[in-house]
Amino acid sequence: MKKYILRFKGLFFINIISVILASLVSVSMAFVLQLIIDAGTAMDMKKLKIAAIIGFVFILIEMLTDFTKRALQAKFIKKALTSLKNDIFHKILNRNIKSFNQENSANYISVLNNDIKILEDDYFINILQSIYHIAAFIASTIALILINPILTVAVFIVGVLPILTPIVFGKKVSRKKTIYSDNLSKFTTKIKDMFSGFEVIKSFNIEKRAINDYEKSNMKTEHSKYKFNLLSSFVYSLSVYFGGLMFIVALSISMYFVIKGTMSMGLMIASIQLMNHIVNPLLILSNSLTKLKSIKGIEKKITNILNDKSEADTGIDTFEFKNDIRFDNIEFSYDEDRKILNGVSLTIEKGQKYAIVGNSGSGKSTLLKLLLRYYEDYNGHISIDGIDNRKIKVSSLYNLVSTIHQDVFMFDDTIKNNITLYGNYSEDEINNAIIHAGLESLINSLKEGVNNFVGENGCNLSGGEKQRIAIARALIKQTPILVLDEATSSLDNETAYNIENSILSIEGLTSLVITHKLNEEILNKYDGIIVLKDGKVVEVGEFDNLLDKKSYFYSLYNLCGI
Ligand SMILES: Nc1ncnc2c1ncn2[C@@H]1O[C@H](COP(=O)(O)OP(=O)(O)OP(=O)(O)O)[C@@H](O)[C@H]1O
Repeated sequence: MKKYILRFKGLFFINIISVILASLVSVSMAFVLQLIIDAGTAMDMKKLKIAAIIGFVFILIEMLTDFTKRALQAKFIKKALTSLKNDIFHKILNRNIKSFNQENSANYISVLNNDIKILEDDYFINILQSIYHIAAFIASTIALILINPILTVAVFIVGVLPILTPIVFGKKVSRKKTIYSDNLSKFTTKIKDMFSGFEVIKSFNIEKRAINDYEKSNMKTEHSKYKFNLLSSFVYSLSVYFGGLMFIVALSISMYFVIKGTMSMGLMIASIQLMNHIVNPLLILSNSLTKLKSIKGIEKKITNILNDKSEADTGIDTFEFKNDIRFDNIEFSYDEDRKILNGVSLTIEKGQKYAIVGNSGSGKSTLLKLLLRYYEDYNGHISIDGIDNRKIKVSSLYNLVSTIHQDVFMFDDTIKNNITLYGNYSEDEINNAIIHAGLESLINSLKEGVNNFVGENGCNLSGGEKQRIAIARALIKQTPILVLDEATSSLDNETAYNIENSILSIEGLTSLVITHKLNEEILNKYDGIIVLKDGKVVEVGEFDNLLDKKSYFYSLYNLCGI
């Protein structure tokens, strides 16, 4: 986290100056009190007037320095947190799909909301406040030494105790805070899941179960917070006790000097005030130290995200697809127990259209995911024009390959922005994509046309309409390779037929289309049909040839054919 202080070191330095200034002004008030009380006890009206004016000016200065301190602190916090949150978000977004999916997305949300708030309070603000109290402590100590060294020594002998408290309890408090942060993260995950699955909860009448789950998680989170607060409170109370002890000792000693006649009443009040500036900082600093120790777990969590180096997008940059894609003896497992792809070898020629068919779970989507580098830990090679796809920059790869999934994500924006994804495309390009994706009649029927809002994750659209927007989104990129993973599954046969037909007619486009709809007319138009069975390519060929073979495809077609 120090990095974010150093990144704005100029502003941080000004903050330190203003904090120290505010602190010194606050400490100096002790002497203003001394002036007023001494003028009062001496029954000196003239001195009292002067002291009162000085007091008035001091209060004004105190207000101004305090405001400056707060304003500068707010500015520093704004800059440091914006920068930190941006860095975290960039790192998360730079993750590859596999590593992103290893973490529940709600955990990222929790880091960006909950943990950042804890860091703001317990790290950034805490550090500035600590500097304020350290300055007050030092200035008051020097002043108290000058007033009465014996009193100062006594204050310090008892003063060691509140400092020792956080050292003794620091680790325990940190552990409790990490548990709380983890539970908060799980709680956020739970809420996100429930709201995302709202329709499922409703339609399956599982509200009771959902409420039960929520309440359990809520209880666990609040309980861990309670335990953390309980321990923190105990540590704080212990510090307060030691602070009080210090105060009584110092008050008794200074009163002793007043009785002895070596200290004026005003000086005694000033000493008490200075003691406040020694006792309070010690209490607060001990608490601050506890807080600083307690954020170690959260700091580690955030540092892990920030230090994630595996995601740097390096490799071959500009790339033009000229010849073919080759899958060479691909073996892959998601986990060690089960091989999903088992020796897949294929050649995809540029400009040709391929349908990928096979039983459910045979590895069709997985094969395409490997081409798209969702996963890189496979055996064998996938090469594009002879270059291993793992050596190509991911961003360059996605400039080469567009993909359309069965589950489409829609941004809560207009149809147009969901198609262009905020890229700059001409009206013609947008219209072309709309026509090829079969969206024309939908858009014509909407009052706002392409500027119609789709709602949260496309809730204003049907599944098929969302799929067509996703198809337009992929087509507009005009990449040389197009990959469709059951992209027309939500469409009626006629629309699906028209869209597939339209894609098949795009000249020069290399397409790989996973399909369950075994329609003779469409399948006949593919240059090749790749048949997968249990992680192996069992047949490759044109529709008629495969039927003639009367082998696996033949039985699949007779089972699922339309
Ligand atoms: N992220 C994952 N982690 C673990 N196993 C997975 C994961 N994704 C898929 N699988 C498993 O891998 C196997 C192949 O899945 P894949 O999605 O590639 O099949 P598919 O042929 O596309 O199936 P379908 O036609 O039903 O979509 C399945 O048994 C599936 O359960």
